[in-house]
Amino acid sequence: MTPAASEPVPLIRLEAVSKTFTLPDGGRFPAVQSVTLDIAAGQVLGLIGRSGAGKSTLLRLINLLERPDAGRVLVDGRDLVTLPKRELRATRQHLGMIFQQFNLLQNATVFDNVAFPLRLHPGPEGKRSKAEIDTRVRECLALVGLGDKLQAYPAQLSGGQKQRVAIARALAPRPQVLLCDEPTSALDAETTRSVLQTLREINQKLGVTLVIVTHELAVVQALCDRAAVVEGGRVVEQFAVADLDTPRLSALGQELAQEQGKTRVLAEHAARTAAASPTSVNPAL
Ligand SMILES: Nc1ncnc2c1ncn2[C@@H]1O[C@H](COP(=O)(O)OP(=O)(O)OP(=O)(O)O)[C@@H](O)[C@H]1O
Repeated sequence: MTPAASEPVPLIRLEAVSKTFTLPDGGRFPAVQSVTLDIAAGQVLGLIGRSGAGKSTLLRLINLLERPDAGRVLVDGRDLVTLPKRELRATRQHLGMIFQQFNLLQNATVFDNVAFPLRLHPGPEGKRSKAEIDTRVRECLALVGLGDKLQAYPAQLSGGQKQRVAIARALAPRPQVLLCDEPTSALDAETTRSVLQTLREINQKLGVTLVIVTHELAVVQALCDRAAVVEGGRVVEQFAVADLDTPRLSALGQELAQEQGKTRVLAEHAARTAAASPTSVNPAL
């Protein structure tokens, strides 16, 4: 279908992308099968599905960490699959990524971890100066609340702090998109909440588009505008997370709706309780 003239061009468009892995025994496994997916600028999209559904592979197709066997990967209208290597490297700068296990350089300080992509790749105006890198690293670490950890090593940090360093590193080259592969799966509930809060701020204040692979429905509830349900390498359903009126088709979509319903009831109950006993409100607030 051709988009209507008024429809904005999505920042990312996957067009009939497929990826099949060759297994050690010579067998072939179709991990992603002809997926078409649009992601608008500024959106927070959750890719949800059971283990092995193909979520991570789909995410890695967006920045061509996995090359598709078929289909097109359009970012800002340009097909990454056909870009020459140099231009692909430059375009990848717009697509930051964070991982479940943080993937920090263990022998480098927090400062050097965040400086790494800035030293490796030139900016839009060519090679970056030392002062420019210094300023940007400090800016990014302040943004994630780690302005006082410049000289620490990853081993000296908590899991949540490590993920914040990874977020700062991903943001350093000023990406338009942050691809997040199970960003909170290795973190406890409290730390998860604060990392999600940071990701929300990055989306709202900096306008960075987020694509998040997660199996945690609470993460989708807390952060995502839209969700795409992945099953057997296909996107079987997409919906606006806030829309609880349109019936969900997939089992996971329905499970999420149930969770959202419970959360809504609890929030309404809390609001009623607070209204009924106004004295319980902290007068300092
Ligand atoms: N490099 C690879 N070689 C062979 N098979 C692979 C490779 N990468 C992924 N797979 C297989 O493709 C399928 C989809 O993997 P993927 O990691 O995308 O799923 P997922 O939905 O992210 O699952 P999980 O939440 O468990 O990570 C899995 O069965 C996985 O074993």
